[in-house]
Amino acid sequence: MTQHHPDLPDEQAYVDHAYDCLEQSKQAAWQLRDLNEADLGGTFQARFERNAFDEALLKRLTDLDLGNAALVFGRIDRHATDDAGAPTDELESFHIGRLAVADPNAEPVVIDWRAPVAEPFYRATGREPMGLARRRHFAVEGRKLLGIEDELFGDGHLGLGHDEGLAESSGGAANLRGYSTLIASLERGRTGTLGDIVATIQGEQDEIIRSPQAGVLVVQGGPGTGKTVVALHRAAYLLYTHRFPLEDQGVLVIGPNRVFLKYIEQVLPSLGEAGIDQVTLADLVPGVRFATRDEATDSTLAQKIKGDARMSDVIDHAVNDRERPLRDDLVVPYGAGYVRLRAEESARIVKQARRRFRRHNAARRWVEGEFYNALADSSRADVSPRQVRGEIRSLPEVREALDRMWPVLTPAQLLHDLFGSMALLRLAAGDVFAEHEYKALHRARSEHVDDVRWTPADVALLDDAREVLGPKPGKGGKIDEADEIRTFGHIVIDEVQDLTPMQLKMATRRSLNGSMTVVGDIAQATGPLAPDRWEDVLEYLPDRKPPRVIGLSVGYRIPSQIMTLANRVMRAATPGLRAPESVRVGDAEPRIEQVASRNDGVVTEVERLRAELPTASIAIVAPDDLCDDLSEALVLAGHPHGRAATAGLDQLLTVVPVSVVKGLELDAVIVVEPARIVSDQEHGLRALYVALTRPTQRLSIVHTDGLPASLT
Ligand SMILES: Nc1ncnc2c1ncn2[C@@H]1O[C@H](COP(=O)(O)OP(=O)(O)OP(=O)(O)O)[C@@H](O)[C@H]1O
Repeated sequence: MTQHHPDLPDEQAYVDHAYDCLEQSKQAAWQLRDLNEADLGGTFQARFERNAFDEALLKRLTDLDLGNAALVFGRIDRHATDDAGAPTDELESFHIGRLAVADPNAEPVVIDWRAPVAEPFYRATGREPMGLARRRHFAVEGRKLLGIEDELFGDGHLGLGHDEGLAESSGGAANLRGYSTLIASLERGRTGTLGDIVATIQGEQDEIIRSPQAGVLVVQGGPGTGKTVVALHRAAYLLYTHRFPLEDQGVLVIGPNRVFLKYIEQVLPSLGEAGIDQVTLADLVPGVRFATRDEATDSTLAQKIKGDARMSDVIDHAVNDRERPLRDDLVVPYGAGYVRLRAEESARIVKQARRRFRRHNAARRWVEGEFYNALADSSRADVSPRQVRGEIRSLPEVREALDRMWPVLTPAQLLHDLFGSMALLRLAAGDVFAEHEYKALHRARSEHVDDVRWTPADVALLDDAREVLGPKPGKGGKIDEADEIRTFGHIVIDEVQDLTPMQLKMATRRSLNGSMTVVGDIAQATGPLAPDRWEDVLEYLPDRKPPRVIGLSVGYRIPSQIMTLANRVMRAATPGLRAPESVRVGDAEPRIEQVASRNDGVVTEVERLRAELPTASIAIVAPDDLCDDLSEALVLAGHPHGRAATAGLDQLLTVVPVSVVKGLELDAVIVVEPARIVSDQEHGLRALYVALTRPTQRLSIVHTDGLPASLT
C-alpha cells in the first residue's frame, strides 16, 4: 500500500466523480417522486402502478444512504476479448464499489461488488488471473483516497503485493488478496458492531458468497474465519442476483440471541439491503411470554429431552390424546323429547376427522357439523342440524362434549396442559421416552396459561405444536392466513451448531424451497445436544438437494499468539478438528495472572489495558454468576461500563456473561476464572475456547482458582 502512488490524483478525481454521479441520481430520484405526488389522480391502475413505482424509488433512496462507508474500494483492469472470446492486449477497467453508480448518460461509473464483472476482483490469483492484468485496492476514508495497493498479473507477475505465488499451492493464510488493505482493516479498533468486508473479501470466502442458491450450504470454520460476515454478504449477494423472486419470498437471518443480533445488525443495511428479518428463534413464536434470564429455567436433562427430535412424536401423541370419543352417550333434552349422540358415533366422527385433516384445529368445524348432524338425525321430529345447534349449543354439557371430542387449542394450551399433568405426559411420551426422562418435562401448573413463562427450550416445542395444531379458526370457522407459519426463500442460520434437532426442524419448517446457508463451528458447540459431526445437523435440515459443506481455513480476528493458546484448549475440547490458521502476528503475548482477589485483579487488568490501549473496546468475560459482583467492583473502582446481557457492546468496557459471548468480537478480552467456565457446564472446555477467541488484539486471563490443564 502506498500513499505516494503516481495514480493517486487521478483515482481521487474518479472517486469524486463517482460521488457526484451518486448525488445526481439521488436528486433525480427525489424529483421523480415530487413529480408523482403533484400528479395525483388518473385511473386506479395508473395510481396503483405509480404507488408501486414510488415504493421502488423510495427503497432505492434509502439504499443510497451510505453513511461513512466507502463508495468505491477497488478497480480491476482486464484484457478485452475479441469477437471469438480470445483475450486481446487492449485493457478495460472497472471500478468496484458498494453499489452500482451510473453517470447522467447511463454509462457505468461504479460496478456493484455483486455483479459478475466484479468476481475477478475477489477471485483472481497469480495462477488463475481470470483475464486480469491488474487489481487495485483503495484505502479510503469516506471520500478521501489515502493509498493504493496494486497487484499485477500475467507473465513475470504472480500477483504482486503479497507473496501469493509462493504460498498459493499451500492454500491457507498466505493465499490472500489485497494484503495490506486487509491487514489495515483487521487492525482497526472494533466499534462494538460488526462491519462489512466488501473491500477485502478473500477468495475462499467469495466462493461461498457466490455459491448457487439451491439447497443447504454449510460453512464450517474456526473462530474469526468470517463465517458470520460471509453468510450476511451471501444473503446480500443472493438478493442482488435473484432480486425477483427472492425479495418477495423474503430472506430470514436467525441468530442465537439479542446481543448477537445487535452486534450484526449494521452489516446488511451497510450493503444496501435494509429489509431483511434478523431474529432469534423465540421471535418466531408469537403470543407467549418467555422467562427472563433471572427466572427459573429447565434442568439440563429437560433441555436435552426438549431438544430431542422425538419430541415431535410426543407432541403428535399429545394432540391425538386430546381427540377423544365420548365415554357415554350424550343425551340432551330437545323440544318435547331428546336428541342423542351415541358414544360409537362420536368415535366414528373423531376417527374420520383424524383421517381427513392434517392439522387439528382446522377439523373442529367439520367435527361440529357431524356432531349436530348426528344429534338432528337422532330426533324423532323433523329438525335440521342448524335448528338443533341453535337451540342447544350453549348448554354446558354440549360444550363439554365438543371440547372433549375436539378442543380448539393454542400451542401454549396444549403444552401447558401436557407439562402440568403426569397422566397426560405418560400417555403422550410413555412409548417414546423412559419414565425418568419424560418426568423431567413435568412442571407445576400455572393458574392460567397466560401466566406461564416459557423457557428457551420450549420455543421449538411451541412451534412444533403450532404446526400440528394449525391456526385457531376465527369467526365462522375461517382460518386467518396471517396466523400461518411464514416461509422464506432463503434462510441464514448463524451459530447453527448450538441448535437442537427440534430447533433445526423449526428453521426447516420456514424454508420455502430448501435454500439455506448455515454457518457454525463444531468446536464451539455448547448447546444441550452439541453435535460432533455435521451429519448430526444436516439430518434435520431440508434435503431436497444434496447439501454442500465448505470450510474456511483462515482466521482473521485472532493474532497467532492468542490462537496458539486457544488451540490448546480446542484440541482438548474437540480432538481431531483442524484449527484455523491466523492471518497475522499480534504485538503481545496473552497474559495469565493468578491473583489473590478476583475483583481487584480484574480491575488492575482493566487499568493496565486502558493505559496501554486508551481507545480499545474491552470485554470482561466471566462465568454468568460472577458478573454482578465484577460489575460492582468496577463501579467502586470508578470504571463506567456496560452489561452485554442488557445493552450489547455499546460501551468501551463491557461485562459479558460467558453464555452470550459467542459470535462477538472486541479489541481486548479479560477472561475470568477459566476453570469455573470449564466446570460450570457440560461443554465447558468448548465454552472456554469461545471466550478465548473473541479478541483482535489482547487476551488476559485472571484467575484465583487453578487453571484448566490445557492452559497450564
Ligand atoms: N475478508 C475479510 N476482510 C476483512 N475482515 C474480515 C474478513 N473476513 C473476516 N473478517 C473479520 O474477521 C472478524 C471475524 O469475522 P466473523 O465474526 O464473521 O467470524 P466468525 O467465523 O463468525 O467467528 P466466530 O466463530 O467467532 O463467530 C470480523 O471482524 C470480520 O469483519
